[in-house]
Amino acid sequence: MPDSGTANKPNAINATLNAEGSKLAGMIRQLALSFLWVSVGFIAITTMLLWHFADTVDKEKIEQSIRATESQLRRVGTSLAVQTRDFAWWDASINNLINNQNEDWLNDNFRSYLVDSFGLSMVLVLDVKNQPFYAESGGKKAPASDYLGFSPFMLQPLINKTQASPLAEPQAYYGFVARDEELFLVAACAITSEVPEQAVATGRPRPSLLFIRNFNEVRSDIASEAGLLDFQWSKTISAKEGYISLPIADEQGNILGYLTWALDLPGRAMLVQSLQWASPLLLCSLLLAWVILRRFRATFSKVESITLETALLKNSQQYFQSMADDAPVLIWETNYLAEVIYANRRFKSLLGHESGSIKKLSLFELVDERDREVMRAFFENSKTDKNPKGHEFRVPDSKGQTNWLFVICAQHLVSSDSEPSYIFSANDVTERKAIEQEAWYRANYDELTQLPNRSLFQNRLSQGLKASARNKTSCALMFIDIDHFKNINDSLGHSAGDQVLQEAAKRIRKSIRETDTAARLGGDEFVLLLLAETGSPLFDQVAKRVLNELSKPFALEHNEVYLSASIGIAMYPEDGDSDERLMMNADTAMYHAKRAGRNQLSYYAPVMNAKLKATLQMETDLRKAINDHELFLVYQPIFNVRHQAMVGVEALVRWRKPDGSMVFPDEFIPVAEQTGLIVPLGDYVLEQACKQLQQWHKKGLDLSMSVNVSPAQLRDSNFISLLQNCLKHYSLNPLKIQLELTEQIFIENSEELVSSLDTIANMGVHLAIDDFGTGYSSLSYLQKLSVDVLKIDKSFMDAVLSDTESAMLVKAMIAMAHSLNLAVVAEGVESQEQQDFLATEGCERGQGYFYGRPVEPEQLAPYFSDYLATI
Ligand SMILES: Nc1nc2c(ncn2[C@@H]2O[C@H](COP(=O)(O)O[C@H]3[C@@H](O)[C@H](n4cnc5c(=O)[nH]c(N)nc54)O[C@@H]3COP(=O)(O)O)[C@@H](O)[C@H]2O)c(=O)[nH]1
Repeated sequence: MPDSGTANKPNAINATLNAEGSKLAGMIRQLALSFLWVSVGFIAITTMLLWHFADTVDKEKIEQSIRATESQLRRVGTSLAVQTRDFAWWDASINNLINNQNEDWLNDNFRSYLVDSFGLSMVLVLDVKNQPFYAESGGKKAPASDYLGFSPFMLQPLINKTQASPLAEPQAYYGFVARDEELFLVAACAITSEVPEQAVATGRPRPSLLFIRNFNEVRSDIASEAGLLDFQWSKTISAKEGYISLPIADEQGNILGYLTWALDLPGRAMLVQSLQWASPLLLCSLLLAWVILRRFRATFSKVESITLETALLKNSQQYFQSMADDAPVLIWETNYLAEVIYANRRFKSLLGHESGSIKKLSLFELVDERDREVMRAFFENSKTDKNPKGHEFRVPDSKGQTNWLFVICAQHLVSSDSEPSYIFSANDVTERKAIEQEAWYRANYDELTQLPNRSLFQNRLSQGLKASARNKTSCALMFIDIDHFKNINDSLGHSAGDQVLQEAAKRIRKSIRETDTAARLGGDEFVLLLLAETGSPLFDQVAKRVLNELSKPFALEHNEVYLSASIGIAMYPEDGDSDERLMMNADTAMYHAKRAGRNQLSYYAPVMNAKLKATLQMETDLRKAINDHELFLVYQPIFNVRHQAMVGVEALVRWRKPDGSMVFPDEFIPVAEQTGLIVPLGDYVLEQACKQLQQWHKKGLDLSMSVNVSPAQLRDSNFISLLQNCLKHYSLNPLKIQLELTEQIFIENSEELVSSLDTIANMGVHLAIDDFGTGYSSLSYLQKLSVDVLKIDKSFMDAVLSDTESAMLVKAMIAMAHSLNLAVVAEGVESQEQQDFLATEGCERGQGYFYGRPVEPEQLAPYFSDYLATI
């Protein structure tokens, strides 16, 4: 039922309901009255029919009885008339009565004879003038003068009728006459001769013979023959119930009185009987109608109240249904089997079930496959937990779009003996979830590469370590650092660097299994977490696969770049049983791989930590050394092979610590390159070398100066201007400066690099490829770039005399350089034989201990005296 707040709303509905209720009440009342009227009508009609039937039957019986009585009257009358005629149309009667009253004959044939034989009460004979002539009463002769007490006027009609009958054949007539209180049957016949001639001869009028019978004499006979009861003569109509009164009139039509008799009337009896039966029936019907009416009224009241309740319930249902439909939440109900039995409009519209039926839809099929088990647990928990907590589920719509719903569930128990149902309500939290997921994604994924970031990786690492500890398996943490990635950024710009990182991320991701984790920690640092059985070759295979993938060319928008990576691997549990320790050790191993020459993988070993520590220390010390001018240059002579004369020097940096100890370039140059310190260091070397060359030039020593230039320096945008400044500041001929570049720099093969080298070459500065033959194998860059000199690496010279192949290679390099118009400098020349070999092969210059070690400027004095002597 709606509460007071909601009850106000459906006033119009209530009015409709009342009208509906009144209408229904009217219908029921009409029905009850109709029933009552039909019952009464039925009973009335039945009664009327019965009445009519009874009346008809009774009338028939009365008529039949009257007809029988009249028939008997006619019979008796006719019989009396026949008897009268017999005696009147008898010549003996004429002779013995009329002509001569023969007493004997009269005693024999009239008087007692007539009484005994015919039951006559009286005989009256009238002469032709209708005057009494002879009379008998009770079988004895009686005085005739007073017509035996009868009125002659009453008798006259009968006499007239018989006198009118034919003379040859007289007719007797009978009728009724009354005397005092008694009724008499009188038959009259004209006394006629049996001989027609005589009869005619006598002519008219004739005497009349009247036979008279007291009706009382024939009453019982008639009653018996006609079956009449209590058959009586009365002057008046019988007022008795059930008595018939038959009027008896004389010949003139005067009512003399009435014959009455009792008559059983079957119709009336039947009607009475029926009414006797019908009355209680009628009463019962009326009572029944009354009871039914009362019942109807009671039922109506109930129906009215049920109708009202039903209507209110329906109204309430509609109200709550519309409320549920309009609710801004999803509402649905399932039975205890988790089948959906109701869903509101929001549910249907959000999940796209408007057209299809939601009936029998399983709660578990409703949710995303990934959430089904959770939903099962949630549903089971809702059955027992009185205050179950809400939960978020992924619920796809009919188009497969995932919605996030925050679902709460409550048990709904209609009655104690019925199965409970379960009411669910849910808020659509898809947007919030999307924001959360977006935020979570941003917090846990790297925007550039879409790989997990450090935060998520650390989380996965913790879980991975726990899983490995639990399953007693191993896991490997791999640090991947792209070699010289900074160069890409510096030379090709950050956009190119981003492209490289994105492509590298794809390749790394491609190299591992779905279950492994690849993450980007920042910059060009990637990290992998692999889980496997202890001793599995997987770790090694994956690391090599990554190296291989990253060594393939990277096709950028305008360039093709070749890269390599260094990988450090730390294993759980051998190399650390905590996240931090493993991360640290993998990092250490990666640095080790870097220092070991890059493009390689390195498994962590405890000793690496010491080396790393030393490296870090060196970095700190080197930084300080640059600032404190602990670096200085030594110069190694470069000789013309054919003339055995010094033509130039190569500037080589040295580091003398404050304690006097020396640190050699092999140790600190890699550290300087890794840390970027090579740029200030190289700039210092260039500037110092130029300064020294100016001094020598001033002394008349027309030497050329070779300076090692690191790729990082070339990528540095200040390098060109620094070079120009040096040339200008120290008034140097650019042709006397030679910059030595390693092959490594050509791997990048970028437009910017080519452009820088062209600029340097256009300035007149010579470019030399240092350590030729040890690095990048493609020779196409020799043609592309403005290179002037090729320096054959010392490793070839070491075996040039002992190894035919090395000799062949050196010869080939010299020939190839010449074919490209490049001058050749052979490094590491330590003997006369090597010098001779080079001279034979046409190598222009040589450098090595055979000619002279790298020394400080003042130690070059002997060379200068030789040099000055030769020019
Ligand atoms: N970017 C810079 N790199 C520099 C600079 N100074 C030096 N270096 C590089 O350091 C590496 C080691 O140099 P260093 O210890 O000076 O060794 C040089 C020579 O001493 C050595 N050499 C020359 N002749 C011989 C020989 O006959 N035998 C022998 N065992 N060693 C010899 O070779 C090095 C010169 O090499 P290169 O530069 O390739 O000509 C070295 O790679 C230097 O390049 C610097 O200022 N900047």
